[in-house]
Amino acid sequence: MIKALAIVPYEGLFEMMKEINQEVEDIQLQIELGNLYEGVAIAKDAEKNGYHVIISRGGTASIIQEAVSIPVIDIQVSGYDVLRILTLVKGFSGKAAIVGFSNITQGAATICKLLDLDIKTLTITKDIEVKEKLMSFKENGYEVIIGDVVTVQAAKQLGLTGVLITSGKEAILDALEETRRSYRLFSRLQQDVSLFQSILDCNEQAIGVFNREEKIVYGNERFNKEFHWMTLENSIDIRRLIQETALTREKQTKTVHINHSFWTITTCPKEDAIVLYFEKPLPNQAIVQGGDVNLDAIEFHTFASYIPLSGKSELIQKVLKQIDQYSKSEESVWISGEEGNGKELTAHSIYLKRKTMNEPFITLHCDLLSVEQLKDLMNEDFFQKYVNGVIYLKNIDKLNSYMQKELYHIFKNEQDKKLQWLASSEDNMEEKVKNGTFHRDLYNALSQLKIHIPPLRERRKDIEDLVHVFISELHPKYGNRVIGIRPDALEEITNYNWPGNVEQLKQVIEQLFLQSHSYYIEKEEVETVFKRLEQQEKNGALTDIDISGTLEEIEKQVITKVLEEEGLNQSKAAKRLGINRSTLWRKLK
Ligand SMILES: Nc1ncnc2c1ncn2[C@@H]1O[C@H](COP(=O)(O)OP(=O)(O)OP(=O)(O)O)[C@@H](O)[C@H]1O
Repeated sequence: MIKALAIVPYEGLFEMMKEINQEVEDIQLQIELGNLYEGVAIAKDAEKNGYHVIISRGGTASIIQEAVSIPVIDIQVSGYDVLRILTLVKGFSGKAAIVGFSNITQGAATICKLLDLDIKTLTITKDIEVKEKLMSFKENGYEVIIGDVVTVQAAKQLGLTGVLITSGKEAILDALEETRRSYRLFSRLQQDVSLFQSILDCNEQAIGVFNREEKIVYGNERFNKEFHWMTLENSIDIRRLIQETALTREKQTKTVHINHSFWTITTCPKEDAIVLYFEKPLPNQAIVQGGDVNLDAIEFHTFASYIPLSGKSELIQKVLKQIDQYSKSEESVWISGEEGNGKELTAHSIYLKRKTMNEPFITLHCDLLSVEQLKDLMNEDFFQKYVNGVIYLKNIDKLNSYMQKELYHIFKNEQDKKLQWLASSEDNMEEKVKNGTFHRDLYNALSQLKIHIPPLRERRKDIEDLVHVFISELHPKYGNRVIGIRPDALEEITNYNWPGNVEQLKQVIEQLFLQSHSYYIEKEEVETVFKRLEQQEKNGALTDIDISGTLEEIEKQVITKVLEEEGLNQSKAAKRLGINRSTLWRKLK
């Protein structure tokens, strides 16, 4: 049975509807008297109380339509209604005018012409125009004003005769017919919506939709359960992800630590919104990060982004031996060395030898980790949860003394458990411990075993292997046009100082790969890149940017400069610019 509420603006209509209601069987019709905003309040209540349809008239129907999401049927002014009123007004002696919205005046003007009636018609577009228009009619000697409720009320206030265009039985029957049609359509749509709603609610993923104004416009059951507290103000990572998706119009996937657990989030750009799918990674599962730079302090790793350590120098062979040897034990290993020389790769190699891929390798970026994040991890028993895994404390020397102390407590409490610890730092740890800037017990605890990786300039024999490994790694990414390097070009590369170590070598090879014009990287190409690097070292800062070009060109210049400043290290440049590495690369193309 259709449950409908009629909100009618005048008594006569109320009575007529009551009368018609007695003949209607398929609609459970409730009738209320209410004009304009009183009508809106009644309609809102009705929606809450499960009414399917609202029936109203004129201006009241229009504003109700804005306020509710169930169908609102307008009792249209019919030709019969206008004819009825004009016939009546013919008997009046004073000058008459019809004032109203076009739904009334258009038909009325035609009828006046057909019947040769001397009645003026005036169309208004807003309620507030009524009073002013009526005043000018009054000044021009008009005495009778025909219109809807608002017009008639205003006319009466000005001392004019107001004649209301009332609705006849035909208009009401039409409205009831329209009610049946809308109900059928609406309930079919509602069935579809509730089917989709229940499918979304059954989904294990939490699904949230954000609009252009970054407000949540939809959340499925899981989303509302887990993230009812979420706004983009309190979730910086999510905001960044949404903004990046909106900017690139491309899907993004990222693992983020929210509210005490990890979630893998996939974003999907839609016309006016961004859909977010939140998934809990399975316990102990390695998570694919897509190889992009991760701006978060806590990161799960994937084997896919790692390659074996290459190099034939005795120094790197010693490192490889240590990795083999240390992998047989479960003790913590402290890996030291300059930036970009393979500390993380070494840590990962140990993990791969000690563990299976089902146990997590978790990196805590100590230079990014905040005191709050560390506290959060402790509160949620993070370290107990991942006892089967390996925790890699990257750049541990960057922790402040408070956090060093906290970490030592965690380490002590975890000692009997299975959790394994690896740490990396620059070379000067003994000195830091001696002068008191690093926690001695923490250092001793984590450096049961030690690996030192010498800088690349001390093991130049490795460079040839590394260059070829990097070229081959670039084939799947950019195609296989470049197949090697000329001996004189390799010599140039081998003699370079490499302050940014292997990471810098890798970035330079990528640049050369992309810039190369032949199958082999030529000496001149290497020289050009080195000249640029030297220039930057001398300048030490950004040179002027030419702002005469388009925004895209300026953006490209800025990215190139930052990239140069970071020794062509794309990860660092992307991190500084707050974008991910693939976006950076796309923007440079
Ligand atoms: N011996 C090696 N063989 C192959 N690739 C290497 C080797 N050493 C380093 N790399 C590569 O160089 C890059 C930098 O290495 P890694 O991130 O392990 O250095 P890191 O010392 O941890 O750097 P940072 O301290 O700056 O974070 C990585 O892409 C890594 O794969």
